[in-house]
Amino acid sequence: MIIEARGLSRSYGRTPALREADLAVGAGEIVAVMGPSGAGKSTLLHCLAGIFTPDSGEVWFRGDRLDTMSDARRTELRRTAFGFVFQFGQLVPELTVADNVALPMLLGRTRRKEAYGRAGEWLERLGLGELGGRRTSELSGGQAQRVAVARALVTGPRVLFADEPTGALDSLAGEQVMELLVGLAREEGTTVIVVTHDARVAAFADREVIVRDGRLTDPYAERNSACAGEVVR
Ligand SMILES: Nc1ncnc2c1ncn2[C@@H]1O[C@H](COP(=O)(O)OP(=O)(O)OP(=O)(O)O)[C@@H](O)[C@H]1O
Repeated sequence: MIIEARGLSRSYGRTPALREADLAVGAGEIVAVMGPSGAGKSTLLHCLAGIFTPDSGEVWFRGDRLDTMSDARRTELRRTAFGFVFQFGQLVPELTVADNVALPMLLGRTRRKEAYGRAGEWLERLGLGELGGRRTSELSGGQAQRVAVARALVTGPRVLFADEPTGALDSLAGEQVMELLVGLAREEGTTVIVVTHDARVAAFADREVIVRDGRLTDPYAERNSACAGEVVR
């Protein structure tokens, strides 16, 4: 397992968001996290990525305990081993497309020439080679999300966390972003954990887990018990 949560609980004041959630994800696996609004999906993702600290429980990444790590080490790990794609891309609007993709490498002290060279290669791979000099505010939603995918993968992360990456797109643009994200992740052997409401997005994953009321359930077990119920009736 590359990443594992054991008995994770987290509340916001008196509102419990996660209750004893367990999840284990293998290296290279693509997992969709589904469930109703407010069920705790984003909270789970943020705990797994070390952005939030759980109130109790453990998060393990490649044999290291993430939730008790020092802030400095956890920040370093997030920068080097994790990639993130959010619903609205969160590109820097004042910068060009190429600047945005080069940015995580420049922050990691890669030399300018190499950073821009690699950014250019990734933009070509994404079919966005022509757009490197554009400002991100001039992109369509689908193009912006593809740039966000490039920016998330350019540093070679081991785990890509995506929170509703197609939530702001129409279904065709959403499908294109997912195809690209999943295709590149498979080529690079990157593990993907994607929160989504959309069954079409989840269809790209190897496996689905469902969060309900802060607890994780396995949809196959749910389906089987529903079938068993039918037989008894
Ligand atoms: N900053 C916050 N302060 C207070 N309560 C919060 C906060 N963030 C989330 N919550 C509550 O925690 C619970 C879980 O929220 P979370 O955002 O993890 O759910 P979600 O499944 O991702 O929802 P959605 O699909 O609507 O994004 C909800 O009851 C929510 O209202």
